[in-house]
Amino acid sequence: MNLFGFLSNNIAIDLGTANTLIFIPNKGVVLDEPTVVALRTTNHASRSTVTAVGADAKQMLGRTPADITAIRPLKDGVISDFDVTQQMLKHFISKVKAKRFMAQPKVVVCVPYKSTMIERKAIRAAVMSAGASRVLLIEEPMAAAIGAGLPVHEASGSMIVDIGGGTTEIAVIALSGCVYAESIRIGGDIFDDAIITYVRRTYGCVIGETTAERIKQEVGSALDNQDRPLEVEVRGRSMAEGMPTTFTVNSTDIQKALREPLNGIINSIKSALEQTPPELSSDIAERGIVLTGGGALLRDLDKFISKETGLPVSVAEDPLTCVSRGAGKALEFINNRNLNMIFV
Ligand SMILES: Nc1ncnc2c1ncn2[C@@H]1O[C@H](COP(=O)(O)OP(=O)(O)OP(=O)(O)O)[C@@H](O)[C@H]1O
Repeated sequence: MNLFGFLSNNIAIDLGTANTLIFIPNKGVVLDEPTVVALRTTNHASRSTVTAVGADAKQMLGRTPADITAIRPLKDGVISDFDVTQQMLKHFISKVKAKRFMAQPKVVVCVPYKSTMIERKAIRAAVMSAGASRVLLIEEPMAAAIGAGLPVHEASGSMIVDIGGGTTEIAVIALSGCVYAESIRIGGDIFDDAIITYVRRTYGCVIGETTAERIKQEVGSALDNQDRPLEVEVRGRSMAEGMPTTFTVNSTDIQKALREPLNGIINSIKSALEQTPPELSSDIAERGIVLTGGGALLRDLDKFISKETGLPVSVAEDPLTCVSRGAGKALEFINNRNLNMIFV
């Protein structure tokens, strides 16, 4: 234990589509906020100013008056609005620094496996301008695997499936590198969209993103549990009358709604297994697949993937913080020439 941990000048950031987490060695996750920013448009031309960030801004999604817009500046794991992301990061980093004695920190940031050089440059620039002294990037599946406690530096193969808000990253890791990795644009957001569409078609009601996410978390399931279906009461707008209405949604319907995006994830896992070198395949068959990311919390997802692949599947401990904890652990490797090849 580093006695001077409270003076640590290194931080790790998991800049996710849905949530941004900051991890400090010996402190753990010190910030966990939705990746949402609320902007107020001023009368002067098209200038807008940030009015709320994180949890305060998320509460405003779908509820803002005309002059305020709550936006999510990352789409599919990559920055879609650079200026807003930069302001959000500045806000989060200063919030963390204000509570501690910290100068300009060294920062490890997670990037999606498939992000382009331009996108990586944009993330690096956003973090530098937010007050970092040095920025190192680590690919999300690698951070997830480290966070899940997998032996990433060993010769044996491990398979990680990180299901986030915007993307699912599937990777086979061995000897500090990704032997195979794929990132698909299916994640929790697509699950929510599928629920919105299903509820509109089946119940004739319009619901918003926040309600869809609540339905997914409360009664969503990857397997149909007809013996003990779950129900949740939600509010929406009836399409026939155009009036607010309250209705009950059940888990059997939500499982049907999620079938298509879940099949997309299964197909990508199967394709990863097909393309994995045989020696590593046998390691994976023995050790199984490890799930991380908030999507891993979907009820029975591990059982569903196990049923479809015939392999053992487990959910990592605290899957929502796995990537940030892994990136935090990676801070220990910065000055180790044998281990710092995990940075990209
Ligand atoms: N209990 C739950 N059941 C199902 N989904 C959940 C649950 N809890 C959280 N989620 C979903 O997890 C997603 C967020 O996960 P996470 O924070 O790992 O994503 P992210 O890192 O922000 O995204 P990305 O990796 O794509 O950039 C959201 O879509 C959220 O709705």
